[in-house]
Amino acid sequence: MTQLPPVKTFEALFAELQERAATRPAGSGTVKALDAGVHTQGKKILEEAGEVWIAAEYQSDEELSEEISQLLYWVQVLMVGRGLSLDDVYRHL
Ligand SMILES: N=c1c2ncn([C@@H]3O[C@H](COP(=O)(O)OP(=O)(O)OP(=O)(O)O)[C@@H](O)[C@H]3O)c2ncn1[C@@H]1O[C@H](COP(=O)(O)O)[C@@H](O)[C@H]1O
Repeated sequence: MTQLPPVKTFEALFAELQERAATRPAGSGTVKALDAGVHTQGKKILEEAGEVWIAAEYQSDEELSEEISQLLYWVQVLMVGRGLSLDDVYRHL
């Protein structure tokens, strides 16, 4: 029987990115993204948001889901870079 990989939640990814920021392992794309700064992160968020929009208009559910995951990743990178916690955001929901 094929085993599905464990699903990574929003919270688990955030914890992973915080850990990357704290330990700065070599080869981490997140460390590079954090070092690139808020201007680069903000542009990436806009780019990914545009890709989400296009995918929602013209692409499959699978492609849309992938674009959404990338948007969530970059929003998390920006949050970690600014030192925000999940609760800082959740209290506005
Ligand atoms: N979930 C993500 C994730 N989503 C998006 N990205 C990065 O965001 C960028 C997406 O940009 P692009 O849209 O340009 O993607 P692309 O690969 O160029 O392909 P296209 O979309 O252009 O087709 C790529 O550089 C991806 O590496 C991510 N990078 C890392 N993660 C996860 O973050 C965690 C930490 O990763 P590391 O810091 O690399 O160890 C791990 O669990 C990773 O799986």
